[in-house]
Order: sequence, then C-alpha cells, then structure tokens
Amino acid sequence: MIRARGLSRRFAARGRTVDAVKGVDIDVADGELVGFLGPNGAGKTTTLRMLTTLLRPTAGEATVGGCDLLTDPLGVRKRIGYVAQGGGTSPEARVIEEIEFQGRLYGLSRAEVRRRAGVLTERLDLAGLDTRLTRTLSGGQRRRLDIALGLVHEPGLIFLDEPTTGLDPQSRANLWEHIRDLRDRRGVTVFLTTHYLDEADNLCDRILVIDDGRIVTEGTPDALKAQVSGDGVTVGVEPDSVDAAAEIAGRLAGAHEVSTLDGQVRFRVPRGDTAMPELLRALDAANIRMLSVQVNRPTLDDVFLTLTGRTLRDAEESAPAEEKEAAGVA
Ligand SMILES: Nc1ncnc2c1ncn2[C@@H]1O[C@H](COP(=O)(O)OP(=O)(O)OP(=O)(O)O)[C@@H](O)[C@H]1O
Repeated sequence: MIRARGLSRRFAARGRTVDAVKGVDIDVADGELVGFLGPNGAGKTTTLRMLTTLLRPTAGEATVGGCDLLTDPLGVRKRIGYVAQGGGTSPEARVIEEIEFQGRLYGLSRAEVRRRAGVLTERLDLAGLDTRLTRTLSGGQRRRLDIALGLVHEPGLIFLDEPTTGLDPQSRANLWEHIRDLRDRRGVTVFLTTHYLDEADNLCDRILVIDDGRIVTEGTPDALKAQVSGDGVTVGVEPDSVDAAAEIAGRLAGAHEVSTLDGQVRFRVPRGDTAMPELLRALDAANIRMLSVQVNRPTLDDVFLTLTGRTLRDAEESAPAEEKEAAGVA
C-alpha cells in the first residue's frame, strides 16, 4: 500500500536549513495498522505530509495506493484519506453539512453522499448528532467526525496525524476501538503518527520509530520490546546497604546495567521473576533487608532508550524551542 525509498525533506527557514526527514524507507502492506512513533520534532508530520502529496520531497520516491507520489499525485489523493492534527471542521457548520460538503468536494452525487453519511455516522457513533453544530461536539466526537470526513470517498488507506492528542483516556480508548474497527471490519489500511507509547503498543500491528529524521527501528510491538534485553528490576534497601546490594545484584546470572539511586538498586536480568528468589537469598545472607521490589517488563520507552540513549520524554524536552516553534509553522 505504501512503498517509500529515501524520502527526504529539507526546509530552508530564516537563513538556515533543517533536514526534517533524512531518507526514510517505509513499507506498509494492505490491511496493516502501522504506527509512526517518535518525539516532537522527529519528522512524523513532515513524512506524512509528503506521503499525502501536501509537501514535495526534496529527495526520494514513493508509491502510495499504487500511484507514484511525484508523477501521479492526483491518483494518490483519490485513494487516501488524511486526517490532520487538530482536524479541519468549521465550528459553525452542522455535522451532516460537513460530511455532505466533503462528499460533494469529491464529486459524489447528493444521493450517494447521503448514503455514505448515513453509513459513516453509524459506524463512527455519530448517529443522532447530525444537526449539531461542530463546535458543540466533545473532543472525542470531533475526532470521530474528522475521521468520517477522511473516509467519505471510501479510501483504502487513511493517514491519521496524532488522532488522540488532547483526548481524555476514555475517549482515547473509544477512538482506538473505532480505528481497529476500520481495519478489522472494513479492511482499511491505517498509518498513524503518535507520541503515545501505550497507543502504539495497544493499537498497532507494526511500529516504525523515527528520531531526528531517521527511522531507528521497526517491528511488531513485541519484537521491539524483545530488543531490550530483559526485565527491569528496582530494589529498595536501607541507604547504607545500597552499594553492597548493587554488588550482589551484579552477581546474578545475566544481570547487567546495574545502577544505584536514592536507596534503590536498578538492573536488568533475562527473567525478573526467576531471579527474585536468588536475589532474596543472597541479600538475606548478607544481612540486607529488602524494603521494596518492582519488576517491569520492557516497554517501548525502553526500546527508544536502548536505541537512542534518551527516553522519549527527554527527547521531547530537549527539542530546541525554535524547532518546536518551526514545527508549529509547518
Ligand atoms: N515549514 C517548516 N520550516 C522549517 N522547519 C520545519 C518546517 N516544518 C517542520 N520543520 C522542522 O522539521 C522538523 C520535523 O518537524 P515535524 O513537524 O515533522 O515533527 P513531528 O515529529 O511531526 O513533531 P510533532 O510530534 O511535534 O508534530 C522539526 O525540526 C521542525 O522544526
């Protein structure tokens, strides 16, 4: 459904250049639900705007929905839906007017638009809201309307740019159900950007991780997490026993990345659950009291940390202010 090779985009702004996307390769098969994950400013929106023909790549090539991005952008547009960050509904329009207007823009007859509006409002839980002004909708309802607008011409592929940003946890979970449903019941291929790790983990068949304009890894959520070697263990002990406890933890079979902080010893072992009895015995023998223990399965944030040396949150906080500003201008 998507095949991109060496896709790149350079911006020239205020006398300096920014290489926002540095030669990415992307393959998405029909019916896949793929997440494009990365911190703020990593290049997600720029990549999406190139794949949806809104921004011309400075280098590289791609086919989207079987059409060449550069020589057949109209063909691409007919086959895709695009839901931008924040959507694009006008506040004073009614729900049904927005859907019908969008359908007419695609050249559909009035009767056909009506038919599709009925299907979409039903499918996206908007039935009964037809005559409501869009500004009176809740955040979740508005995002579902944005998605309905992106689907009005029945594309086989939909791009969603940060679909759940700003929604409360319940509305996010509800939108996930709708996105899954698009793929499972309608066979729509979905390519979405997110910087929520739990979203990518819960929702996507496959994840591409982008950092600083480059794809740093890709795979199923489970395969990515398996790249992090082992479970994370955090053990709390009395402050004066921390160093001795760290030494003991370091002697466990397969233990690595041992560190200490504020009365806690952290390390990784291949299996946290089976390492615990051995650790308890060794601490007991050394007269060290274990005050707390926590075993964590690897998360996608651990994957990002392993690959880039930074957590996703660090990466977002360290993005230069002018970059964040420029990203907003895009
Ligand atoms: N029109 C533009 N002019 C100059 N620089 C730009 C422009 N658009 C984006 N950039 C820069 O390109 C880089 C990637 O931005 P992009 O918006 O693609 O990131 P993102 O991963 O989508 O971030 P976010 O999660 O904040 O939306 C950033 O450094 C940004 O400042």
